[in-house]
Amino acid sequence: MLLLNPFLLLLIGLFSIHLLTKWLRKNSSSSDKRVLPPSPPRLPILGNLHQLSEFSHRSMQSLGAGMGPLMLLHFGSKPMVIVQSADAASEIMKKHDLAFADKAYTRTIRRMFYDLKDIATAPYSEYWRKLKSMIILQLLSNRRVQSFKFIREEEAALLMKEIESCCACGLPVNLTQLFDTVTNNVICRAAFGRKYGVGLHSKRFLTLLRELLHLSGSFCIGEYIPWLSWIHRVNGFDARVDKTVREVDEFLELVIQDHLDGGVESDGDKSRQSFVDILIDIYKDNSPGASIHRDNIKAILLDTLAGGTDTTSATLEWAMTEILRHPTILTKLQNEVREILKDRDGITVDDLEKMQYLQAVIKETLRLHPPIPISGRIAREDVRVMGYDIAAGTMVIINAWAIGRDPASWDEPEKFHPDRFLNSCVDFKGHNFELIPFGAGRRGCPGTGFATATVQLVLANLVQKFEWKLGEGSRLEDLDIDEQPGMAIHRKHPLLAVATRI
Ligand code: HEM
Repeated sequence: MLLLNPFLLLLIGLFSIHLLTKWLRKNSSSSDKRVLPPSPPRLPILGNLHQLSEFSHRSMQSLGAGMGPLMLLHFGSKPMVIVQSADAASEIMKKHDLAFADKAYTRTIRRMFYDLKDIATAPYSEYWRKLKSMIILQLLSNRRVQSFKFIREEEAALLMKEIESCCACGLPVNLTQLFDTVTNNVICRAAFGRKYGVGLHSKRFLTLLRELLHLSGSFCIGEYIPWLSWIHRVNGFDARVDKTVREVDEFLELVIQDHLDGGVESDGDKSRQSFVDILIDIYKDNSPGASIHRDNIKAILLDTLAGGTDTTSATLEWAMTEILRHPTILTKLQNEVREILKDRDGITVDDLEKMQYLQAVIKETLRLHPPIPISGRIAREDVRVMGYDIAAGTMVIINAWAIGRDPASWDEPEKFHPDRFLNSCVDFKGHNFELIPFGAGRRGCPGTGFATATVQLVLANLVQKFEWKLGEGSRLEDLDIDEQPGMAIHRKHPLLAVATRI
């Protein structure tokens, strides 16, 4: 009877597996001459999973203290090499970029993104190279980003109107919500040629997008301890993923059909074509090597929505949080923007280029709050990095968050101090590995220009047109910087502030 006690059975099971793993490790190490990165002690079965919180970027940073540039963790049975210094990131994303050109993905991501047919998860291959050059040259080229200027301007103007109406009622502005709307509208208009932010159809779309991002960023124990995968069937997670995958697909089908049927008006100006129109043109073009299929179009559209909305709104949210927490920085930024614009309404690309302090505020925001704090690659072959051996198939996690706060690269790393970027050529374009919020190398983000154009314009407008303070009775020290886990890291609590029109 005692042996049927499930707890006792589990203990015996764990103990036997522990002995077996020890034995296997002992036997294999005698013939294995590989030099592995240092590793904190781990438990049988769980590995180091119990040491990771829902904010794995933070846990990895503290686990890695004193371990050097690379650390080896075990997520269940899976070895993971964690990269937490600029030098190590440069080795992975520059020197050995090709060897680490495969992306890490989870079972959920695979199901969400059309079985890895999108750009962000497709393995390095001829197919991926074709898609990547298409997104860089056709969808997100500098020229194309400039051609969407009218969308950014119209949406920024609507945002300012919304804030003005809050000013008139003396109500605090929910900046989190407004940033969600503006970034979603900009991406939807660029991607689909129309907004999906108002009306019933659109509400469903926004809810769907949120669910997709939430599920994609959720931790699933079955990923790392496969025999526990049943938990996701029992707790309803798998069913939620199935439902979301189905509904997202129905929505994207509708969008494509709308365009094929000519339901979305275009002014005939090719330079203003939406992503879906460009992709449909390629889809209709049957020339060998050019054609893409319907699932590819849907996967690419999903990449731009999932990769472009949440990340951009998180950047705006963290930038305004830090500006509000540092009134002298707000004043300095207002002075710069107002000095350059005087009372003019339209903000040109030239104006934005002159706003050196604005650029510095954005860099400093992305250094301290990279919306995607960690990203994963997979070794495609055995590689030696900084004296350590990384076996083919090992997942490598680059902790951009920890790298942005590494005292070896930054003075007073925890301090929000945009001035550090004035008279400095450090940028986030993937050449300076101490600042990699958009990644770097072959798998670096193709949306950097698109995202920064929106962030710059919205921030410049916000500080030019309004005075900002916290709500009645709130003190600066009450404005927390707690994070909310997800695919992109947002504030835990919505950002509320009071605006006054100047
Ligand atoms: C502030 C906004 C954004 C941030 C912080 C961001 C960050 C990132 C990061 C960290 C990666 C992985 C890079 C790597 O592994 O080296 C990535 C990849 C990607 N991003 Fe972004 N992103 C942003 C905006 C956008 C936008 C606006 C789009 C498209 C409209 C976009 C599309 C993509 C795509 C398609 C990839 C996959 C690239 C590949 O695997 O080759 N991103 N992004």
